[in-house]
Amino acid sequence: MKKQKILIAGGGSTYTPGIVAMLADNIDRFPIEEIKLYDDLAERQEPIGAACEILLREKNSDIKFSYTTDPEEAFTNIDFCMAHIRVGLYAMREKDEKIPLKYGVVGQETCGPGGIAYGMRSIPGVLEILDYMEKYSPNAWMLNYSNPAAIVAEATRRLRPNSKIINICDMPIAIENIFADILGLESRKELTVRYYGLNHFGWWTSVTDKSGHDLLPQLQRFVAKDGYAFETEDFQHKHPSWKATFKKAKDIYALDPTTLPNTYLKYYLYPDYEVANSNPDFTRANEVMETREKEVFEIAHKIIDNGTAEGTSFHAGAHATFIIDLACAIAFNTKERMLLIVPNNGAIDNFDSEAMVEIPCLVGNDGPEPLSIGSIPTFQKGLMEQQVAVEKLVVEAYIEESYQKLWQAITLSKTVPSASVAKTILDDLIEANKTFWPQLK
Ligand SMILES: NC(=O)c1ccc[n+]([C@@H]2O[C@H](COP(=O)([O-])OP(=O)(O)OC[C@H]3O[C@@H](n4cnc5c(N)ncnc54)[C@H](O)[C@@H]3O)[C@@H](O)[C@H]2O)c1
Ligand SMILES: O=P(O)(O)OC[C@H]1O[C@H](O[C@H]2[C@H](O)[C@@H](O)[C@@H](O)O[C@@H]2CO)[C@H](O)[C@@H](O)[C@@H]1O
Ligand SMILES: [Mn+2]
Repeated sequence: MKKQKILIAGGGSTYTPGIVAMLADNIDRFPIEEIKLYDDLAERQEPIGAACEILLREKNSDIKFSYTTDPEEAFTNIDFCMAHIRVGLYAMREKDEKIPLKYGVVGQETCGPGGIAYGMRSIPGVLEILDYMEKYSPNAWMLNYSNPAAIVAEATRRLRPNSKIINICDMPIAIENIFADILGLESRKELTVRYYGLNHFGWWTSVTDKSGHDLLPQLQRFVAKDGYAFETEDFQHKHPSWKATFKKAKDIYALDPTTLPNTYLKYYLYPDYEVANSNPDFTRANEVMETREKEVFEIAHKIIDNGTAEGTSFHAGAHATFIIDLACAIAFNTKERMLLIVPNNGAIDNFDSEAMVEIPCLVGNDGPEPLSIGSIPTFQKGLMEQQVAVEKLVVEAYIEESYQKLWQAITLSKTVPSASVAKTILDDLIEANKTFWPQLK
């Protein structure tokens, strides 16, 4: 098996050490020659890079490792770029969440006006790293987690239609891990699922075991009572906000008891509840800064101070496994069935061919081969048409530098009650994002 050369873009991300650790632990199935980190902010990346260097030396000294802020050094001679950048860092996420909440509207990282604001920042950031990759390693693949994945995916479909980029999300994976827990199975990999939707906006229509036994009814009985609130206490989902999210799946499910929902639908279906249960002075960005960000950087500094990673451990869960599975499928043509964000292109036959949808695909050397979904019901189709229009309008607004289209996008979001509220929020977001967004005309 050919040894792979990996670049992690957004080297200073809280998720980087988990992916590095997981890569080192998976060399039997995914052999590695080199791991590099790239970030545009040296001081953010420095402690993560220095800690990963020590960790990797102790785990597997054969893997070459470096970190840099120089694009040419980073992007030259790589097979995969695993990307997870956050343009504007948590400081801007906090504004994305708090500005809409000031006006009684959902304040969320990827949904509603906050997600739209983040999309306008992410588009140029992701295009920049994609262009670096194509310039310095034209045969490489970008596996992109950078959010908001729906808007980023639409932007790359429009602006870089021939690029080797696959946009991905780990939310369905995290929920399928809960399915496995509910069913008493060892792993979500014992399940075969059918799922369709947009990113952070989808439904499972089938969950079976490998012999084809229908497991959906058992899961539905659980979800009707408890949502996805299984007693998981993992790194991420121990926080109160995630626990509340998993419980709320019960109410999302009630709207369509024939399927199982993605948790993110709560922001569109119960926005009033979400706002009433949010603290406008302390949002998820604050919770993350006080927990995951603090913990990851404390571990990094401890490793550096001790000169060893012994006695420490970075969290490396489903997020890291999923991106490595995807790289494996492409590098070694495994044809693994995975949920990916891809052009619809007829897969959902009664839905816009040019929409980016999240559906099962078989993945091999040439990338994803989407599976056919057939027709979807009126409820889901109506919701998805509205949401995909929002995502397309954001990308058009970015391309045309259009105030009008961004106002339309925010107005059309199901999380926003009126055009006047949309305009007030937009004007605040423009002020907050003036160093990131194009100047809107
Ligand atoms: N798709 C998914 O399901 C999924 C899951 C988890 C995380 N994410 C996304 O992964 C990203 C990272 O999340 P995090 O919480 O670790 O954020 P973080 O702020 O800890 O890390 C992001 C890093 O990106 C760097 N960065 C920003 N702009 C850059 C650019 N133009 N070029 C290079 N580097 C740049 C920052 O300096 C920072 O070090 C976010 O976009 C988050 O939403 C997505
Ligand atoms: O609020 P955050 O920053 O903790 O998480 C927001 C992300 O939530 C989903 O992702 C993952 C998470 O990143 C991962 O660590 C895993 O363990 O669980 C989560 C799923 O619950 C979502 O898919 C991402 O798009 C968000 O950025
Ligand atoms: Mn996601």
